[in-house]
Formats: sequence, C-alpha cells, structure tokens
Amino acid sequence: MSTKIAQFSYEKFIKDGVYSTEQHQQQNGSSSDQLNNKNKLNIRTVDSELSKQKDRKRFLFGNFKSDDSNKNNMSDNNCRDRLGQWSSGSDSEAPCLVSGNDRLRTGRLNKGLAFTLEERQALGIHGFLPAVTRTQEEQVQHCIQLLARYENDLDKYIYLMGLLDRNERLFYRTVSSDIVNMMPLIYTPVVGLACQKYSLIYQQPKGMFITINDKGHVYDLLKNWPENDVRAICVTDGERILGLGDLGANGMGIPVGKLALYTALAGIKPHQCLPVTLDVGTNTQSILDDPLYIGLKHKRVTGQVYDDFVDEFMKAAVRRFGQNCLIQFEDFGNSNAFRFLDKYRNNYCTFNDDIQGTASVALSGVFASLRITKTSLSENKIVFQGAGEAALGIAGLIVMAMMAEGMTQEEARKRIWMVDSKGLIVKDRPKGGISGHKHDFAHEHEPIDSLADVVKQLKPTVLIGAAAIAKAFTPEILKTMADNNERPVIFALSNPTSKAECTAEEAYTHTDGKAVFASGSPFPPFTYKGKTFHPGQGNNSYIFPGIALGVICAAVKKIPEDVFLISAKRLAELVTEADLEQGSLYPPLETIQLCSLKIAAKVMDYAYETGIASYFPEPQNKEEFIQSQMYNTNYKSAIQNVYAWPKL
Ligand SMILES: NC(=O)C1=CN([C@@H]2O[C@H](COP(=O)(O)OP(=O)(O)OC[C@H]3O[C@@H](n4cnc5c(N)ncnc54)[C@H](OP(=O)(O)O)[C@@H]3O)[C@@H](O)[C@H]2O)C=CC1
Ligand SMILES: CC(=O)C(=O)O
Ligand SMILES: [Mg+2]
Repeated sequence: MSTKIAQFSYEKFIKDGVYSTEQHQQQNGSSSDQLNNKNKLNIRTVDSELSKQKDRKRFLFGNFKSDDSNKNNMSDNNCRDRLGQWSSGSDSEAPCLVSGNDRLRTGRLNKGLAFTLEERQALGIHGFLPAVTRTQEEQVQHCIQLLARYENDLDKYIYLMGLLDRNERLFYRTVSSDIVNMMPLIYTPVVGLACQKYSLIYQQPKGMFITINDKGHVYDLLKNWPENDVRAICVTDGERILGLGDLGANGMGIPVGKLALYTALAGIKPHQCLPVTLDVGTNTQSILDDPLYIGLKHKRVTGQVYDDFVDEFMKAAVRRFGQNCLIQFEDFGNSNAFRFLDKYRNNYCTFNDDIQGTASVALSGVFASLRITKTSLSENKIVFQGAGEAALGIAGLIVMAMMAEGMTQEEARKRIWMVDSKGLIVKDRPKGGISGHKHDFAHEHEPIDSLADVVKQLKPTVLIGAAAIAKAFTPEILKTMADNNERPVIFALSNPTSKAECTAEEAYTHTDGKAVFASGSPFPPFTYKGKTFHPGQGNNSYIFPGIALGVICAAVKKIPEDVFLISAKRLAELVTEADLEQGSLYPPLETIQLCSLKIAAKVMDYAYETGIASYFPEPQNKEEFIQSQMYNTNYKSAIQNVYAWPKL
C-alpha cells in the first residue's frame, strides 16, 4: 500500500547561515514554555461539548507540568542506576552524566539542528553542527519531505525507525503530526513487511532479545536494561506475527511497533516502555535458511522447558520492574496465548492483546453498528470465520455483553457460530478439532464445510473474519449477506492487508453499498454509486494504548475482563452520527489519541470503583491527571542543568 505524505513548502525553511544569539533565542527559547503550542500533539475531539467547536481540534497534550511535578507517579528515576549507567528517561537529570557529543548521538536527548547556539556552546558541541538552527516544527516538515522521497513503504519504515534512533522526540512529533498517514507505516500493514524483512533491514537494536539460551539468567539480562522505570512491556515469541505465521526473532517489529503506539497514541513515555522478544527458535524453514537471520537457528523449543522459560521471564520482569509493570502478550501462537492468559491473568498485571484487545475493539464496532441496524446486540446472529485468539476473544466478550443485556450465557452462546479450518464448529463434529474455548460455541447442527454454505444456511446478521485467509469473503458470500440483511455487518479483521478477508471496495461493491464494514488494516475511502464510504479500522490499536494508560495511571495490579467491556462501550460512545453516516464504526483515526485518553479515564474510574487501583490519593479529575502524566514531544532545554551539581 502506498502512503501519501503531504508535501511541504521549503521556502520559509531556507535561511542564511549567520545567526545572532538574539535570533536564536527568539526561535529556540530555552524554556520549553516558549515553544509554541504547535509542539503539542494534535487531536480532533469527538465528545459532545468539544464537537461543537468548529474544527473539532484541541491540544490534548497541553497543560504540561514540568517533569518534576510528576514525581509521585510516572516520574523519572534518578539518572544513575545501580550499574552506574545513566537513565536517559529524564532529560533534566541526564546532562550531569552525558557529554554534549553523546547528546548528539543519543536519540532520547538529541535535538539535531534544534540545539540553540547557546546550547551548542555550553555543551561543547559548537562546530559539530552546521550553522543553521531549526525549530522542531521545521524539523518535522523536513522529515515529512524526506519521507515522501522514499518510493516504497519498507524504505519509509526504515527511515522512520532510523529517526526514532536518532531523535526520539522528533520521531514522535512527526508521527503524531499525521497519524493517518504515519500509522500504516509504523504499524499494520507495513510493520508486517518489516517483520518479514527484519533480519535484512536490521541496523540498530531496539528492545531486548532474550533467548532460550539465557534461561536461568533472565533477571540478569533485565538488569542490563538501562531504564529502571519500565511501566509496560510488550512481549512476543514471534510464533504468530499478524497473519504471517512464525517469524521467530523477526517478530520484534511487533512489540517495537505496539510500544511506539503506546507513546504516539497514549502519551506513555518511551523510556517506560520495553519491547521484548523471547527467542526460542522458529519452525519456518525459509527463515532458518536465511544467512542474515538474527535469531536462534533451530526449531522452536516447546514443552516444559519453554513454559519454564516464559515463567522465569514473568517473575524476572516483576522482580526488576515491580508488580505494577504491565505485560502485554502479543502475537504468541494460539495454544500458548490462551494458556498463558489463564495462567497469569490473576497474578500479574497482564493481558493478551490478540484475545482481549481485539475483543474489545470488535465489540465496540458491533455496538456502534447497532445504531445503524437499529437492533439490540442480542437480536443479532454472528458468524466467525476463524476460531482462534481473535475470534474466540471477541465471541467471549460478546457473550458477556449479551448477558449484560439480560440473556443467559447459554442463550448468548447460541447466537454465535464459528467456522475453523475444519468447517462449522458443531457438536460431535466428525472431523474433530474442537478443543478449549471452541466447545462453548459448538452447537447441535449438521456439519457444514464451506463458509459460503454456512452463511447461506445460518443467515447471520454479522460476519467477522479473523482467520488470516485472504479473500475468504468471496463476492458470493458478500452478496448472500446483502440478500439476507438490509445492512449486513461485515468485519475483515485479519492483518496485514494481504490477509484481509475482503477489501473495502469488495465489501461495498458486492453488497450494493449496504455493508457496514470495518477492517483490521486500513483501507482508503471508497466511492460507490456516488456515496463515499470511510471504513473504520477495527484494530486493537484503538484499545490497548488507552487501557495501558489507565492501568498505569491507576497503578492497577491485575486487569479484569470487565475492563475490555467498558472500554468497548466507551469507544463506541465516541462514534458520532456523522461518523456512522460516512460508514465508519470507529471515531476517525485523527482522534485516536483522544480515544485513548477517554478509555484511560474510564479504566481509572473502574479501577477506583472496584478497589483495584493502588495509586493514592485518587485523582479527582482523571482526565486532567492523565494528561499531566503524558509524554511531551517538546524538546527540553539542554543547558538548564549543565552547571548544576551532579546528582549522585
Ligand atoms: N484487527 C485486529 O485488531 C486483530 C486482527 N488479528 C488477525 O486475525 C488473524 C487471526 O489471528 P488469531 O486469531 O490470533 O490466529 P489463530 O492462529 O489463533 O487463529 C486462526 C484461526 O483461523 C482458523 N483457520 C485457519 N484456516 C482456516 C480456514 N481455511 N477456514 C476457516 N478458518 C480457518 C484456524 O482454525 P483451527 O482452529 O482449525 O486451526 C484458527 O481457528 C490474523 O490475521 C491476525 O492478524 C488478530 C488480532 C487483532
Ligand atoms: C492487530 C494485531 O494485534 C494483530 O493482527 O495481531
Ligand atoms: Mg497482535
């Protein structure tokens, strides 16, 4: 998919090379307050009072307090840890241990051409940079212009990851400046391609690779990590990367991408996020044969040794970063994902994004669709293509939601039908293959092999695809959905785009414009018979950043299933009539940061109401509190502490 990046006029950008100190101060005032409001992430709001505003824009990340005022919660640790390494989390403390030259080479501290003349002189880097100084906004425009020069998406990804290495704040400000065009590059679909090519494009390490050979020493490895204040880990073992299968250590692109969204979409500070890949090998022969492969070159280690390794990682993470450290499981293989969720959910601050995050975003889309189909949830009949992590997670949460509407569990389950690789899941299926949670949805019915026949016979109102079978929603199936329903609800959730059950164009065309459609990876607007549809992105990225933010802000120690239900409801409430009118079941992607804030506030309310919060005193205004904790992409002054007595 080719992504358009807006062009920028370079005119105002080109200046003479000679600057007076006065000019520098005007442009790059050393107080962060002097940096103009454009330096804050841009949000289009959807809540009622703000929607009255003409352009529905506001600055979510405004009203920052200085980091010092945040010390009691998401504070930065002292700059020196036990190992004597500097913690780059706090700009205000790092300078006492970091030379000016190191600041230029350290992405977290680097400001590039935005170092003022004063800073360059004070830091002893005067002469290391060309004469020009630029504001951060000018740098963003430069980045966007450079990015637009790359012709393929993988090169754009490589450029952006390089930017993240070189200048972290600039990366986040650039991404936040154009979420709609940047998200597909750092997340699905391009991150899928990046994972497939991860060994080829590997240049700078990101996150931690912990291999099965480190078993017995996992805590020692985590001690090496230079940040003490890690609040969130996203961990994968690379076995089910999107719908692309077992990519082994190449799967690292996923936790890196997910945590980039923690910061870009929810303002969780980058130094508080740790991407982890547990490398236990891979069963994909082409990867094992790749001479460039960066991971362990053997088949996956399984069984008790693997389980003990994961267990050791969980315990080591808590020992190193505390009981409140959130651990997000991502893209584990099916059998491990469910087992680990059951094993750890009551003793750790953890969730499985593919099961629970996906459930929440899909249920939210279904909730929103009810306003179009004018039905209650319980009136719907839902067929799933796939009965794995995503599908079973969604089905389970839909049952919870139907029970909240007054149905019994048995009645609710009867509204849901599933198709897996062996056909319709029915009781005593001759082909077998019914294990785990699939039993909950195995009903009395004759076996049916094909999805087309299932749709014909069962006449679902909602069809959800999450089996990574590209084009599974054939024109015939889409047409049948349209014949049976005035407004058929059709979700093609599989990622990346190449695995989608159908495209937006196919969904609208083959249903004669009747489809209420959403997809896991983004599709551009599509015009059919004069009406332009803007399909929403049914992706867990609408959910996990907000839940993580709420969990971290309330210092929750474990995450009950209700959290995913209330988040689904909250997200659905943010969908306006105008969004529905243009065919979107989700708020516009431009407002996704605001969605994270609203979900986080809801999660915090729930945490205090149910007694699972451990941050006290309870903040009275949750949204204000959350905003005060969020990452600020503004550069900080690099000289405020240069002359300060080093803190030891
Ligand atoms: N939009 C989003 O936010 C998310 C999307 N996803 C996407 O969903 C897809 C599936 O992920 P996940 O559920 O975790 O994967 P799993 O491996 O857990 O499940 C895959 C399911 O697909 C079934 N399946 C395989 N082949 C067929 C077939 N020919 N016909 C019908 N069903 C089939 C499997 O059947 P069997 O059980 O018989 O093996 C299994 O039930 C991926 O593409 C992933 O990217 C996942 C999470 C979030
Ligand atoms: C979105 C996501 O988590 C997945 O496709 O696996
Ligand atoms: Mg995933």
